[in-house]
Amino acid sequence: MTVKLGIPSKGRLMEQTLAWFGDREIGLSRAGSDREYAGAVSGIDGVELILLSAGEVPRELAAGRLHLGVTGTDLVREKIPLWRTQIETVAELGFGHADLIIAVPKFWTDVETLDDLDAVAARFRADHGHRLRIATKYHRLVREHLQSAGVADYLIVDSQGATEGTVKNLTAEAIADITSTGATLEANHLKVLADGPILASQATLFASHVTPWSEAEQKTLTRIADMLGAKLPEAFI
Ligand SMILES: Nc1ncnc2c1ncn2[C@@H]1O[C@H](COP(=O)(O)OP(=O)(O)OP(=O)(O)O)[C@@H](O)[C@H]1O
Ligand SMILES: O=P(O)(O)OC[C@H]1O[C@H](OP(=O)(O)OP(=O)(O)O)[C@H](O)[C@@H]1O
Repeated sequence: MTVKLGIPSKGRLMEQTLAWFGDREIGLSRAGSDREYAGAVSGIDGVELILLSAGEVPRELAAGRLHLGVTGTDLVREKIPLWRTQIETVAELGFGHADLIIAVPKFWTDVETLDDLDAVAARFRADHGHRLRIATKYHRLVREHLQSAGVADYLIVDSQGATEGTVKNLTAEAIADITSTGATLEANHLKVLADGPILASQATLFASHVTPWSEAEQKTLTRIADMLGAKLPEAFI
């Protein structure tokens, strides 16, 4: 049986993943055209490459349909509740760095921290007849973070893209999203709360231990870890 390795099928994350494995003598490439999501592997036997959405990698690992997968830590933490029971970190890849943050309009001069947001949220409901809305696709991580900070008077509004635009479009008062350069926040006149990020994410190689690996697959994994200079997670030793 082959080891199924899933990597993002487009964008910077895919390009950097291909380059990262290439630098470690594992050649990953698309098998055909840009639109074909099958991959080719050289430099190691027994590995099958699958190109898929970064957002789907966590689910496929948790279902045991992928043995290995590259995606952002943010997506694994958001999509797999008890991720450590199903998935192990093999290597952090050192790119795709981004922080999950909460941001509010710059003109909210009385809001710099979560405590300030909490105070405004309580007043907001009385003043506007509805709860303060936070647009995000990171529902679980944001809820957990706000709960631990004691912020309760808010509503999550789902936003799967262009999240920073929701404030201007009046569908939310605040947002929670990934930022790296800060340019998108700046362009949308938003400022990050000062308490620090909810999560610091980067591209990571994960291994699934949901279904047992065959002996041949284990051997391939050991070889991969050697080539990548990665330490095998406990569950695989
Ligand atoms: N501006 C950014 N800088 C660095 N990393 C980012 C940035 N935006 C998103 N990422 C990271 O890239 C990964 C993929 O993000 P996202 O799900 O938005 O990708 P996508 O290309 O929209 O994927 P999909 O194929 O699911 O639509 C996430 O782990 C995220 O943290
Ligand atoms: O801090 P910055 O460097 O400006 O990057 C942040 C932006 O990058 C991501 O969006 P992406 O370009 O993936 O598009 P999306 O809005 O569809 O998620 C993220 O959702 C932010 O909008």
